[in-house]
Amino acid sequence: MQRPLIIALDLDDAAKRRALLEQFEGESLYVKVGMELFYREGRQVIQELKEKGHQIFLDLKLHDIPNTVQRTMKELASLDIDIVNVHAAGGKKMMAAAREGLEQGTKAGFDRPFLIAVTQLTSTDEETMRSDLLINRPLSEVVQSYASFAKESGVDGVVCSAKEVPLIHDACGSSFYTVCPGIRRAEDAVGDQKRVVTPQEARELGSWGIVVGRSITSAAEPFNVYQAMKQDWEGSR
Ligand SMILES: O=C(O)c1cc(=O)[nH]c(=O)n1[C@@H]1O[C@H](COP(=O)(O)O)[C@@H](O)[C@H]1O
Repeated sequence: MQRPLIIALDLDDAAKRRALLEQFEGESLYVKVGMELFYREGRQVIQELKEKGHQIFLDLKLHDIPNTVQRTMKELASLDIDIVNVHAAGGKKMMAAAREGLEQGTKAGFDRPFLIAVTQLTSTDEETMRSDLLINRPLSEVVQSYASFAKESGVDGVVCSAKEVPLIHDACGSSFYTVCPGIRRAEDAVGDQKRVVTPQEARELGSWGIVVGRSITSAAEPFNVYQAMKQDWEGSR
C-alpha cells in the first residue's frame, strides 16, 4: 500500500465535515475518525466514509483493563475500519488483549484492522513527561521501549513522532508501522503539538504514514494545502 497522508477529521459538526470532504470529491482519501467525530456521529459515520471510498483510521486510543479493551476491540472489529489504536501505557497484557479482541471480532473472510499503539503523545515533551507523568527517562528511550513492548504484544505498529522513527526501526525492524502526527509546514501554527516535523522530514526519517489535522482542516483552501503537503510527503519516491 502507498504510504498514506491521513487527514484527521477533527471538525465540530457534521455539516462542516461534509463541506470539507466535498472539496475532495473524487479523491480516495485516508481519513482519521477521532473521538470528537465518533462520539458525535457514531458507527454511521464509518459507513458513510466507506461508501465514499475512503480508508479509515479509527483513533479512540483505548486505555483500560485488559478485559474491557478486549471486549471493546471485539465490538470495533465489526466496523469497516483499517486501523485502530490503544495507548501503549496500558501495558503488554492490555495490548495483547486488544489484538485478541480484534481477532475475535473480525468476520470470516475479512481482514483484521491494523492495531497500533500510541507511545508518547506528540503534545508531550521530556519536561512534561518528568513533571506530569513522573517519568525520569529520556523521551526517545521511553518511545523506543514502548514500541518494543507493543511489538512483543502482537501490535502491528505505533503512533509516534517522526523524530523517533529511526530508533523504532532499530528496535522493531523497518516493517513495523509508524504513524506520525505532529506534522506542520514551516509556516503553520504549532498549537499544542511539541514534537513537530514537516511532511518532507517525516519521509526522510522513514515514517510509514503521517496524520495531518488543522494544517488542512483550518486552511482557507484545504484541498490545495493537502496537495502541497502530499507532494512534500511523497517526494520523488
Ligand atoms: O493517535 C493520534 O492520532 C495522535 C497521537 C499523538 O500522539 N498525537 C496526535 O496529535 N494524534 C492525533 O493526530 C491529530 C493531529 O492533529 P493536528 O495537530 O491538528 O495536525 C489529532 O487528531 C490528534 O488526536
